Amino acid sequence: MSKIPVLEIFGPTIQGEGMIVGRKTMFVRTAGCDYHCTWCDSAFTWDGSAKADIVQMTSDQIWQQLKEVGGNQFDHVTISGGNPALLAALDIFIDLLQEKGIEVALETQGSQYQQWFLKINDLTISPKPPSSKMKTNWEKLDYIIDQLAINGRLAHTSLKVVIFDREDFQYAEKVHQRYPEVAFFLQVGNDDVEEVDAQQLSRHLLNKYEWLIDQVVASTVLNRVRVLPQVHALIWGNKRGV
Ligand SMILES: C[S@@+](CC[C@H](N)C(=O)[O-])C[C@H]1O[C@@H](n2cnc3c(N)ncnc32)[C@H](O)[C@@H]1O
Ligand SMILES: Nc1nc2[nH]cc(C(=O)O)c2c(=O)[nH]1
Ligand code: SF4
Ligand SMILES: [Mg+2]
Repeated sequence: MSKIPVLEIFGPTIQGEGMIVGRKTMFVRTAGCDYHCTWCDSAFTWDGSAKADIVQMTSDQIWQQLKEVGGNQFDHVTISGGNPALLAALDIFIDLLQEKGIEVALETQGSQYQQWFLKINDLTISPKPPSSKMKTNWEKLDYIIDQLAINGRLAHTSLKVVIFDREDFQYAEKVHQRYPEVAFFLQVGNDDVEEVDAQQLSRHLLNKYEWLIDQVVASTVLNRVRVLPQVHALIWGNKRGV
């Protein structure tokens, strides 16, 4: 049976971002990413620094560990990474979770499609703005949104763009104009992923949140949108596993 490279299993905590912000959830973080965003807050999933911590696990083993860590205190699991959309093997893991009555969320950047996207309860696609130094493959993204639309999954889908500057903001406007039918979220970019003082970071990020709200308020393109900080970063700063 094909295995899944896992770096972290943690929770329960709250989903700190996007379409289901505040939802109590467990996290499974997979290793490996086809991108390398300049500001990635989870760079350890792809930069080699946590290579020794990667565990190749079967779906059953991941489920066992979720139960060990989370007990009966959860009914929702978020799969993030790295880019979990690189892993065809997640298909059976998602089935297993849903058979157990668990709802499943997925975080991915929209660079890769998987048929099993159609089963995800809360699918977040987060295309990367210019500040990341990554280049959006628009044809790929069109294809993904198209598949989700054709299969009636848009109610379970959102787009989330992280914003660091005005250029990113203009990119966000372009994304929303291209896919107006998809729920759209703007997220405050954390430009200080090394800060160890959570209160210091929180104050800094709240100032950036205010700036982002001001930009959205002034926009004529971004009207049916939501603007959010990373709630977990406001509370716990750059701490891992929360
Ligand atoms: C670590 S990524 C993993 C999933 C997938 N690779 C992706 O980027 O969507 C999870 C989310 O965190 C966001 N993110 C990463 N670094 C960030 C930062 N420094 N500030 C704000 N959001 C960040 C990403 O844009 C993405 O929406
Ligand atoms: N609490 C919490 N919420 C999150 N939402 C997305 C996360 C991620 O790293 O994908 C994340 C995370 O790492 N922690
Ligand atoms: S796509 Fe996601 S995990 Fe990959 S480098 Fe960018 S933010 Fe990090
Ligand atoms: Mg994170």
